[in-house]
Amino acid sequence: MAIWDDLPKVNRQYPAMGHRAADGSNYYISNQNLGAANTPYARTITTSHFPVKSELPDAGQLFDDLMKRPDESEVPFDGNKAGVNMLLHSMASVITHDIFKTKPGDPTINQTTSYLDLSCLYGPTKEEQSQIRTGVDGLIKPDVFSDARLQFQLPSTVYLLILFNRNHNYIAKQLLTDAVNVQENYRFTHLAGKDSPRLSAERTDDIVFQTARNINIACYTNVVFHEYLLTILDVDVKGTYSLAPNEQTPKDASYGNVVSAEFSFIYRWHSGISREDADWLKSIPIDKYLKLRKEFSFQLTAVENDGNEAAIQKAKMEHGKAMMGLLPEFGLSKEDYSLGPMCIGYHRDPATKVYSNKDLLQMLTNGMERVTSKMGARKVPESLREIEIEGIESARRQGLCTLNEFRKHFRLKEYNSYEEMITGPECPKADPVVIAALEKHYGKDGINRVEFYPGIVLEATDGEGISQGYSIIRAILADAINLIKNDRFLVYGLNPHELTHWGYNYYRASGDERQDGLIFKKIVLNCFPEWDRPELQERLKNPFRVSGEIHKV
Ligand code: HEM
Ligand SMILES: [Ca+2]
Repeated sequence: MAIWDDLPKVNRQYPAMGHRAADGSNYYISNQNLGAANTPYARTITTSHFPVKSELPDAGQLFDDLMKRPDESEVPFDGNKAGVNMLLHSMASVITHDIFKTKPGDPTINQTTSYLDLSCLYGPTKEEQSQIRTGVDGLIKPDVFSDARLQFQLPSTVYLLILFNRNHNYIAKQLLTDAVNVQENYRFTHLAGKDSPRLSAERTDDIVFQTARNINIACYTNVVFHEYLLTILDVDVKGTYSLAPNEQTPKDASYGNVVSAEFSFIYRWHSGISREDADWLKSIPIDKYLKLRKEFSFQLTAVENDGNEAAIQKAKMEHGKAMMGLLPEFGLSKEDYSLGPMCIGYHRDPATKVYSNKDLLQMLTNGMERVTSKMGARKVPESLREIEIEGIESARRQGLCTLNEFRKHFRLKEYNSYEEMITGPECPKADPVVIAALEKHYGKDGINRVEFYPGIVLEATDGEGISQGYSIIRAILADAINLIKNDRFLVYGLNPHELTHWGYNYYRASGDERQDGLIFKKIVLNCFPEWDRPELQERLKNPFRVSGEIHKV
């Protein structure tokens, strides 16, 4: 053991930098911009295949022939065999909106942080973060979340954001209790002032906010690396196996992270949308929302480039007006808009501005009891046509690789034929309709021309756990590991100093709790104590599968 190796080449822990910057700019000390919001996506794979536009299939036709879920009269709905539910997909949606926010006018730019830091809840810039804070005792505004895109997602996704909002405020209140204050030598308080100098109210607000945020993110990542990933992999969540950062996590690799463009496609799981949610999508004009959002982004970019503040304000006002005009088509009103971030199908109480716990339970239950669709070719609800066309074209604009180039990078066997690509454990026989469509769009022997996107969505699924194509599963795991090992707050920051003794115990479901059903249940029942009934206690031990399937694992 060489004494030369005792100290790391670049110091990576600084007590003065124990809190995450809002925009993710202080993770890697030697390059502070790495992974910050509003910086370019990385690209993982270089392609040697760059066809001219006229050689590429029309994106709309690709969608119609290969991605669109047929009507049930033609092909009956086929649910996920392991009973994976929409709450898991909602969690995936929170994760993806935490790390990807592609700028509509320029898909090379990521408007959010490349770290699992709940930036969709807290806001990816200092200004956006200040909008959700109350400025008092580290609390955030009740039931508020930062990322406007999530208002147009599933109610179970909104539920998860509100859960982590309430968890933040629960934690912040705990940090100011006498018991925690005594244990922490009054490091947060301006109230008692015992042995330490009195802190200003502003300082207390900030230090409680930042510490509560660290603990809340630790809870969230614990759900991600435990219940969520284990359900995806079809491992029993009640076991002790976990990918969560722990003593064994490599300690020498936290150089910061930049998510790559490819991964924003890996995670477009629109084909898994349940039968009930696909029906629901038919009742809302999601394509009109996308159009407005795109137009606004183009306008804003143009006026921001001119630096004309009056024009910027005008563009924002006009966008607000246009959105307001669209709300009735989503069953929402001006009043809903004025009360806080919206959720389609639900309304805040005008007096308290929060959602009722009854409604929140409904949002959660719907997520838990709706089984996801089998994935693979021809599974995306037609309502998302425009969104998928935009996706295919955006992948092309960024020069992303082919499906086989992607597989080669991840040391997976390259496909020799379309048959091989769409046959697997869950799909033993290649669907001739899909083969014909692939031949139509990419040519008779065109397997090496199949684009990475939509290629990954069309692959045969493996029939286990979430049951995705193997390329997707392989890449999700690589991504999860990357998100842990390149985040110094996860590798070094989950300790009783950064999180407090109380927070350190709270974020971990340890010992019996780990055996018994874990951090998700613990958070939900802390935030919604009136739900602490035997049947829900039992149900929450396995939150990411529908009830009927829980005991089969
Ligand atoms: C009914 C449910 C859903 C709706 C209505 C929906 C709608 C949309 C829309 C409108 C976009 C375009 C993004 C934009 O605003 O610029 C989008 C993109 C995306 N969606 Fe979905 N989606 C749904 C479910 C999901 C789920 C379950 C996932 C799971 C992981 C997901 C992952 C993504 C990703 C990764 C993107 C690209 C985001 C980016 O690059 O910024 N979506 N979706
Ligand atoms: Ca983030």
